[in-house]
Amino acid sequence: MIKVGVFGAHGRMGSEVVKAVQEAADTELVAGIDAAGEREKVRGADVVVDFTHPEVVLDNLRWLAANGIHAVVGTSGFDERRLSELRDILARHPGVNVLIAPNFGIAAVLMMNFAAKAAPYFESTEIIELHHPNKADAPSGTAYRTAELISQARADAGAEPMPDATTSEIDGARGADVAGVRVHALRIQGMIAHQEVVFGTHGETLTIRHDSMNRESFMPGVLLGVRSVAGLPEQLTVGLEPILGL
Ligand SMILES: NC(=O)C1=CN([C@@H]2O[C@H](COP(=O)(O)OP(=O)(O)OC[C@H]3O[C@@H](n4cnc5c(N)ncnc54)[C@H](OP(=O)(O)O)[C@@H]3O)[C@@H](O)[C@H]2O)C=CC1
Ligand SMILES: O=C(O)C1=N[C@H](C(=O)O)C[C@H](O)C1
Repeated sequence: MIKVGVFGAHGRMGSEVVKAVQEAADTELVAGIDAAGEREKVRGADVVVDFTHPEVVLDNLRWLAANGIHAVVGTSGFDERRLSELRDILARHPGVNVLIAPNFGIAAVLMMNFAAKAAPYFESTEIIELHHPNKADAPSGTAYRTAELISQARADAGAEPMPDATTSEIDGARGADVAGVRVHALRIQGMIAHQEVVFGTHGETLTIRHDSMNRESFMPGVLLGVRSVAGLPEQLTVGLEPILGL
């Protein structure tokens, strides 16, 4: 049995993780907590799953590393500065692994992978992400990661800058620039998590769309992470791709 703790246990995602861990045959819930002051309750866990808040997750990971507990992280907000800080933390605690997945949906991982594959074949690419209005961060971690993957794929292929004649703009009208890719964030009541990656070249466009219909859909990916994290070859892994063989 894998002993699992959950940080953010009463949140939208954490409550699904608690259920999934309790229902799976090979995992056992040690404790679920919702405040930093309660961390002692997960001592004894092999793995902690973190779905909390971008502002607290690094502090959580610092505590887990110091206590020799592997982490599976869904919390968003991991830009290069935070990843570098995390690498420094892990360097001081060999033997502790962290898996950060910007999106645990298997179809979402495929959407990002397909987008990176398509990117070199199109002059223009922009991302539209659509989420529920309770989301704290914008753009989403998924959109941020997709933009990075597209940017890398375009650079590897020696792509020219995207065409854009805009010289006059109301702030934000062209979205945020993430690694050279424009990202537009919508917050819509009734939605959960959705993304479109729109590609265009002369006479043709391609749109790749992913929709999360409920939060249960993230759980196969979370459990895969819980089962895999201790055996990962690197201390820090970003994305489910290597585990899925992508
Ligand atoms: N990677 C993925 O596939 C997915 C990632 N996410 C990401 O997960 C994160 C959480 O999303 P969501 O569940 O919607 O958010 P919620 O706000 O519903 O849940 C966050 C929970 O974390 C708790 N919390 C806050 N601080 C701490 C702390 N220091 N230690 C432990 N728990 C704490 C909160 O408690 P309280 O309310 O009392 O403050 C709350 O219960 C976001 O960053 C989101 O983007 C979401 C969906 C999928
Ligand atoms: O906050 C959410 O809901 C989600 N957050 C993640 C993100 O920022 O990409 C994953 C998914 O989009 C749902």
